[in-house]
Amino acid sequence: MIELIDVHKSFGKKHVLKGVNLRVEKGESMVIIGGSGTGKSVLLKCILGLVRPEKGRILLDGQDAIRPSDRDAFLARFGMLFQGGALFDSLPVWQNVAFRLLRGALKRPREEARRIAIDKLARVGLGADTADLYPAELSGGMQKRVGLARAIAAEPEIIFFDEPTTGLDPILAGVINRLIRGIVEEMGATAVTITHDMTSVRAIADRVAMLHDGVIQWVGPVSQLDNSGNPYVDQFVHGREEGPIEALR
Ligand SMILES: Nc1ncnc2c1ncn2[C@@H]1O[C@H](COP(=O)(O)OP(=O)(O)OP(=O)(O)O)[C@@H](O)[C@H]1O
Repeated sequence: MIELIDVHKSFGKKHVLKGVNLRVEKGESMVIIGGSGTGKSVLLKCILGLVRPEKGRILLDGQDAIRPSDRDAFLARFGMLFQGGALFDSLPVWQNVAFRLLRGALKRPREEARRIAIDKLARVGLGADTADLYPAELSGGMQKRVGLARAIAAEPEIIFFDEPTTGLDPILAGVINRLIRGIVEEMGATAVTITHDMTSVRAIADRVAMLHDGVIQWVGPVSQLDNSGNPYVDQFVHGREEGPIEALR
């Protein structure tokens, strides 16, 4: 279980997170929505310890996540699909997938790491023949699949998906959404996804949290998204210009 209690983060004069409270239960898929620049990525970075909040507490299974006693062991519990894939151009596909299995706390023998990589590539619909290609030789959709295979390679307990469908056509976005949902269910992993894509929200989420003006304005099951009774959620879900969220014109 991930718990954020009154989390504050500023950059200079800009107060981005102004007291975030959020609980993500073990095994659930939480999707965080909110406009551009509202601090969704900052929130994920706070949980991972890449950004340190000035105030508040973040607990992972009751343990302090802001200052974990063993940072390597702490990070080994997470998998992450970065926005844009973020693959290493100089490494073949299998070494990208097995990146964390080739070094650090999760290191495995090279042959085993390669075998796991090929196995995970198959799970995301890529054949063993892609293992020795380089990222530049793959289409955007294939790169996204490789990123997904990398996120699950070490069978993490918690997976973060940062805008998983950005830049993909709607059909491919649907494929990636279904893969994410299927994999998360199969692994029993806790998932936290950031997205603007409402189709993605409906495909991936058990629950949805809306971040706006530095706080979580609403949390609820995805089935209540269209009848949330919350003006922020309502405006966002329907993409209206009028409402409490100021649109930049
Ligand atoms: N390291 C940093 N230094 C200074 N400002 C930062 C830093 N990281 C984030 N910010 C600022 O914090 C705000 C929130 O950024 P963040 O990337 O979390 O937004 P977001 O909700 O993920 O947006 P998007 O959906 O567009 O990716 C932005 O105004 C950004 O400029």
